[in-house]
Amino acid sequence: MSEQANDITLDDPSPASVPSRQRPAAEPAAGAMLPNPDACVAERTARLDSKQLRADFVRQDAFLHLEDFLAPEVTAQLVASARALVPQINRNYLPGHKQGGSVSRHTIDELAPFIAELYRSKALIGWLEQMCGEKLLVSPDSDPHAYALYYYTRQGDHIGWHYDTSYYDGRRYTLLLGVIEESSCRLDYELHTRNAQVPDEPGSVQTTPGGLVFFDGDKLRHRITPAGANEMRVSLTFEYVTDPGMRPWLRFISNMKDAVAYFGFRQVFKRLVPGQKPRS
Ligand SMILES: O=C(O)CCC(=O)C(=O)O
Ligand SMILES: [Fe+2]
Repeated sequence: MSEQANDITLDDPSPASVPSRQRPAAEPAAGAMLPNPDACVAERTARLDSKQLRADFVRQDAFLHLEDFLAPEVTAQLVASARALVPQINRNYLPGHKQGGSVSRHTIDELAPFIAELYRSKALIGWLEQMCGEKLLVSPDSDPHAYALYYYTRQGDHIGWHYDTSYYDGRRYTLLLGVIEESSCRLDYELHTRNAQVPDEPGSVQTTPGGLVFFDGDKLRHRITPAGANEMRVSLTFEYVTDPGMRPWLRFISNMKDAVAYFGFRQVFKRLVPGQKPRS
């Protein structure tokens, strides 16, 4: 399914200069320099007061928001990729709960490997481990949600109140990185909802380009408020787990949710059939 991109400027993914292998559509022409995501993250995190941020994360019951995290050159590459991937958007509409678009990790792997590289950055994972205080693993290859782009491009695009429930045997942490923010959308959240000893604490943030939100998916109740007319918001989600095991029936539920609410059946299920390589 493709997005009508009337009001969105698209980068020209012209493959003219590629002789043998198709150049990823969402990355610069051969010869142009891509930033090194791992080095950029290492440089940024070295400047942060990580001890204080770890204390904030704990006080907020496994939640942290930073308005400014990524190096500007990394954010710029994410913005270019997000715009170039607009034709790949899968749109979903779940009455009363969700309306918007998504691009899965499988499409990102083919067309924007820079994002996959950022997801696996040792500097990034190491810093997130410092924040949450436990060992983090990347999500399995079959998980279309391991890294994904969310698009809010039409009036009313939103996602209602929910948790990022872990279907894994361990915990599931969500990292949201702001990419494009030309909207009135807000990430509203409530802290401590699963802790009867502490009163709920509401909050609301705008996910500005290069900013981050990091949380334990089962602890943070959150939503994205509806986009207005002619607005655009794109965020990048990274999912890390503490134990990648998953019981088969939970895998089925997780796949159904991803197919219906996010990426479509082609992206989610064709990947699971050996020998089948879906179109992105
Ligand atoms: O768009 C976002 O930044 C987050 C969306 C979200 O919470 C979700 O898809 O689970
Ligand atoms: Fe969520």
